[in-house]
Amino acid sequence: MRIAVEDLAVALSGRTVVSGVDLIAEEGEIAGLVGPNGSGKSTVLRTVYRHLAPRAGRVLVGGTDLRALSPVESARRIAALPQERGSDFELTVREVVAMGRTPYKRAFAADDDTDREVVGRALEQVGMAGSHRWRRFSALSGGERQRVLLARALAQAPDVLVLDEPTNHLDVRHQVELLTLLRRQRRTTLLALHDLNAAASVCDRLHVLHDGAVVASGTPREVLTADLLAEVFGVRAAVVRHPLTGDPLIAFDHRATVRGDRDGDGPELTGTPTGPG
Ligand SMILES: Nc1ncnc2c1ncn2[C@@H]1O[C@H](COP(=O)(O)OP(=O)(O)OP(=O)(O)O)[C@@H](O)[C@H]1O
Repeated sequence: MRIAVEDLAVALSGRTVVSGVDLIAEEGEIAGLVGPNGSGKSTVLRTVYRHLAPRAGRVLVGGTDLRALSPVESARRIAALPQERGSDFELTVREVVAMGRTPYKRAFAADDDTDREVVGRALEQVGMAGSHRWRRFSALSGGERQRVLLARALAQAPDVLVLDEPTNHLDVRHQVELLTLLRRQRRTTLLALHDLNAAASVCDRLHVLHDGAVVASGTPREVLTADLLAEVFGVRAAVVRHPLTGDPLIAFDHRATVRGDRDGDGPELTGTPTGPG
């Protein structure tokens, strides 16, 4: 199911933090939101999963305005992995994942065969099946919690997945496994990522946010240029071809940052940039 955000503006504590935001994820696509800290990624995603209401604009899921859907209908269409990952559930791993089935059940109804099968599959997909399922959620590590909450979102069997920094806290192998799992799902997915190289590998489309506005949209190859990285993120980088996958690979210069082109004679380097060797 396609998801589209149209001319979105959101205010927090009376301040407009994003405005004029247009973005899409076509059916089955993975669309990434990237941008510096505070650029508005979480605010956009929270509006898409209905934790915030827009000041202006709208979110369309499969052509329907989110506001026209009941909470149960939108929970069947959209599942989220939010950035705030509570640790206060005094529930087992399995019980947390089973919460994903709520939109399909009547109040207090017991799990049926479908629920058990879907929950079991979701636990397996994130590597938390077997004896892990009986562990207390509150006693898990940050990365384990994250995988359990992703399983809860998968158990919700949504048309659209919305994930805020899903690879946060994960070691590199679990990052790769999670991103591979997302690709295999072929489900419309909107996610915020700080790791631009991961975004370049996994996303079909990228939207770049800067100061609450979308400043670039397109394929990773179109969007992730050295100029954009300097202007938006203030870093010096070369974008090369990944030797194993052919994806764009950003080689950052970790010794220098770039300050904007204020005087019009090119961006200014700070730090101690040096050449190779
Ligand atoms: N409750 C709030 N009241 C006022 N301003 C807020 C509130 N929450 C966030 N903001 C501000 O809104 C802006 C966008 O924040 P948001 O969390 O959406 O950015 P982000 O791109 O997800 O950042 P990060 O990469 O650091 O997670 C920031 O300037 C932030 O300080």
